[in-house]
Amino acid sequence: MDALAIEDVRKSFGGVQALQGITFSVAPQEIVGVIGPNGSGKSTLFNVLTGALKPDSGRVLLNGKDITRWPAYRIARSGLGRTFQIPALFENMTVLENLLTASVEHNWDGVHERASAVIELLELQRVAAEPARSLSGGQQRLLELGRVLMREPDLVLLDEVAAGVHPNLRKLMLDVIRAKREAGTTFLVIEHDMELTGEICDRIIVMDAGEVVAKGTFEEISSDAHVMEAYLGVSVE
Ligand SMILES: Nc1ncnc2c1ncn2[C@@H]1O[C@H](COP(=O)(O)OP(=O)(O)OP(=O)(O)O)[C@@H](O)[C@H]1O
Repeated sequence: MDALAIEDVRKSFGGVQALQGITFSVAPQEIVGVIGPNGSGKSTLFNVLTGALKPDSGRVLLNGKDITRWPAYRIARSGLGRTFQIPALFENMTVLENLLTASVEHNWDGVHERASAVIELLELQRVAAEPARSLSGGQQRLLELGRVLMREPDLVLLDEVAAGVHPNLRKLMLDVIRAKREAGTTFLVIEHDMELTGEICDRIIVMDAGEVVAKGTFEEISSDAHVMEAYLGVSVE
């Protein structure tokens, strides 16, 4: 059974057709990248998957369950987590408190042990008692990922999670994503950084103007001159 199946999902904003019939699926423990130019519909797709937006038509299945019209909190409780382009942290709370509060409405059993494990995994021990606002941009992104991991989701949506992150932290972040995948988590990743996409994604979905215009491995996508030039503005030799 697919971890995620998206079936002919459509969403318009007035005259703008942000999603024009998106169909693809993600297998358990896959890492799938979603790339495409600004305005191609990536964020709208994520918002439909999390329940922040209702699609006009089409279906979304999470582990085989139709979650299409469920409220966002119910979808989150069913095992879908996401990070945001701009980390959504409690800036005046400590790193530890940010992790603990992520478990509100989830599961308080063993919450301190889980927080300790996440702090260790993300190498945030030295700043655990510091307010989130004092962290570097990269550490804030790690903490945002940590808040998602506290809820032990089956499927994680990552929105440009490594943008502007220092290379050392970026490597740590990719290692954590790979380790979580090995442990059973599935990832859908919006990414502008093609290098990162190539490093961690098993498959890539290319979107343009609300449609899926190509699918394949990084090698297949990056050898498709039409995709690279027309949709990513990258000139292929
Ligand atoms: N709430 C909204 N109201 C009206 N139009 C919207 C709304 N949200 C998105 N759109 C439009 O839908 C289209 C898709 O936008 P979306 O933000 O999903 O693209 P994107 O691929 O995530 O872009 P970016 O890479 O810049 O984040 C765009 O034309 C955008 O202007």
